[in-house]
Amino acid sequence: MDGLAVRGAVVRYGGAGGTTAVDGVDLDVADGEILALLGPSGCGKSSLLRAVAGLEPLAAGSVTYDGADLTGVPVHRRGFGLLFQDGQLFAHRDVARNVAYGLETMRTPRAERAARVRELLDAVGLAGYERRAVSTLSGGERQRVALARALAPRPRLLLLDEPFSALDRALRERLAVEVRDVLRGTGTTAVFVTHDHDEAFTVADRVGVMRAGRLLQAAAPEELWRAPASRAVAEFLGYQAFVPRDGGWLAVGPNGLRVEASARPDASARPDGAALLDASAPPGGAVVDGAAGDGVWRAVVVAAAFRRGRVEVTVDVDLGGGVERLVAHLTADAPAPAPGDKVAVRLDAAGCAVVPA
Ligand SMILES: Nc1ncnc2c1ncn2[C@@H]1O[C@H](COP(=O)(O)OP(=O)(O)OP(=O)(O)O)[C@@H](O)[C@H]1O
Repeated sequence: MDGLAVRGAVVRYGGAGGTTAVDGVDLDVADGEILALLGPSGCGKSSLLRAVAGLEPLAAGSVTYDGADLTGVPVHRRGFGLLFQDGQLFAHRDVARNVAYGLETMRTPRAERAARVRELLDAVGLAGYERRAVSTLSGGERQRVALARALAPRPRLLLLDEPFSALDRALRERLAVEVRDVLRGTGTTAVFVTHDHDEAFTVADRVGVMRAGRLLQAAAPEELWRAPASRAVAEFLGYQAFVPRDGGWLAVGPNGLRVEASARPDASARPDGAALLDASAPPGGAVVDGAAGDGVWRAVVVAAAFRRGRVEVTVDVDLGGGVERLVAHLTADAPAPAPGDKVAVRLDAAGCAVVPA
């Protein structure tokens, strides 16, 4: 098989009785594919990446590339590029000579080297920076130079470990888009470690969700959202509630709950807003109609705010597992309901997913 194949990978620290950081992971990354490893702090993302790089030995399992076993192959002979949080540029080299470093060690002819450096500085948006001292660069510029340096020798796989985590949010978002474009434009196969959901979904063709040393699911972003393989994956993605259904769960996503804007027979409708339920109805709980999972529930408004072009309504509601505080949306151009209002909420199928038990 072309590309990276990890089978049954185990990484342990501290020998027997120590920490198992990676606990039997299988992972494939096809040629030209960008895979993000996403998971909470300490779940083993970096350890897995380091094992692929050859920086950490495997206690069990194997790493192969294009079918060739890499056990015992040292880091610098794997043909992989590495980019870490701190790109660690060479302070005594200018920008061009930093980018050229790998090409020098490969004894690439001077003219070819200069052309490749120009091409990469152009790709990372730093054309004309050749002679700048790295001490004069901003944090974002440094990481872009580090990316150009990692890409210069045309690695068959680029491994990135939280490459932007030291940068501020706005810059991180911009760089994530740039890096995606550079990786796609150069056809680079890459594994990208991050704990930032937005970053993972921006950069990657597929996202692998890790927890406690295990890879729970690896899938394209839209598939991950549409069909989380387990409740753990759905919770990690941000599904906010789980309604028991068919032995599994109906997971209610951030956009999965809607405040009814239309008048209902048992509601005293505001002319232009949320349908208010009879004020004497018990707070929370009690399905108004329909089967569990399809019905309309009574909910009590806790707060409402206008956000991103619509009204976000925080409600207390019992979808079947006790009263929970969830976020619902009021899609109509309507004034927000007030705290304490009793409203009807309905599941929005487009924002929900069926999750196996
Ligand atoms: N060199 C080490 N020696 C001992 N334990 C380690 C070492 N490196 C990592 N660990 C432990 O292994 C587990 C996984 O760590 P790892 O750094 O792979 O997780 P991570 O998902 O990358 O976390 P983060 O996002 O915080 O970097 C953690 O419990 C960590 O404490």
